[in-house]
Amino acid sequence: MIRVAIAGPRGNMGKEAVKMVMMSSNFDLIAVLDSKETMIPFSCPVFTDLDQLITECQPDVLVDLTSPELGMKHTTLALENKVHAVVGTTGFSERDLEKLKNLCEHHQVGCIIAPNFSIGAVLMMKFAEQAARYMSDVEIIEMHHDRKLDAPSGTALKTAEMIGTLREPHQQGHPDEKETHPGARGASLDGIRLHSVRLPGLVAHQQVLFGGNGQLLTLRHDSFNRESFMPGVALCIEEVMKRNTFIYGLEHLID
Ligand SMILES: NC(=O)C1=CN([C@@H]2O[C@H](COP(=O)(O)OP(=O)(O)OC[C@H]3O[C@@H](n4cnc5c(N)ncnc54)[C@H](OP(=O)(O)O)[C@@H]3O)[C@@H](O)[C@H]2O)C=CC1
Ligand SMILES: O=C(O)C1=N[C@H](C(=O)O)C[C@H](O)C1
Repeated sequence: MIRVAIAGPRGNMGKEAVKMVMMSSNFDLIAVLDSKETMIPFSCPVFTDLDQLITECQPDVLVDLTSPELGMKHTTLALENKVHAVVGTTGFSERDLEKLKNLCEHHQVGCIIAPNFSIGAVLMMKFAEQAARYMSDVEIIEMHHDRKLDAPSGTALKTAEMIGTLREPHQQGHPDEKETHPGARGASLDGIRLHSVRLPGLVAHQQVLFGGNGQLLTLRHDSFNRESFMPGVALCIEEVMKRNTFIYGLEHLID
């Protein structure tokens, strides 16, 4: 049994993760970390202090599903205490990722950062990476619920990074184009345009558009609920236990 602690148990993702871990015969939910001492609809110790949780409960793995600043704080503390970390929280900077990688190496402990836990989204990213070899003009439209804190999404950034490994950086659109309304052309990552839509009713959706002469290739993935992420969370908990390295992206765990 892997001893699992979850940070953010009342959140959209945290709720599903608690359910998944409690239902699993491989995992033992030993504690949760919350922002305040609230009533939770399941029997499990609730902590508001991660130091105390680690000392008293000694988890094997901390799963973080909170917010960018907290996720960084929790994951740093977990790794410093040699607790493996699975991080679904998005919004980390390149500097944050580098720092976590160094902590893994220094403390010889595993950490998996998964910008998207759903298999379909990971396949979309891998297909996009392949398509970029042949079609190098690409724009990403990500669409999420309006409670999301970070933009662009972790998935969109990871997709752009993966495409970037096979696409020469270049400016897209007209060389003289001007935004009469700032932001109209979205963010730019080496010329790849990223557009973030936030609307009530949405969960997590992304389109990757490749344009060529007389043609358009659209790769699209939709998560209609948070259950779609849970097989990925379970895989990461199992895999992180076998490692003492830093992994950024679920694509490194599937063939
Ligand atoms: N990798 C993936 O596949 C996915 C990643 N995500 C990411 O996961 C993160 C969480 O998303 P989501 O569940 O929608 O967000 P929510 O806002 O629904 O949940 C975040 C939870 O964290 C809690 N929290 C706040 N402070 C603390 C604290 N100090 N300790 C512990 N918990 C705390 C919040 O509590 P309170 O309400 O009291 O503030 C809230 O319940 C985001 O970064 C999101 O981008 C989301 C979906 C999939
Ligand atoms: O906040 C969300 O909801 C999601 N966040 C992740 C991201 O930023 O890509 C994963 C998924 O898109 C849902």
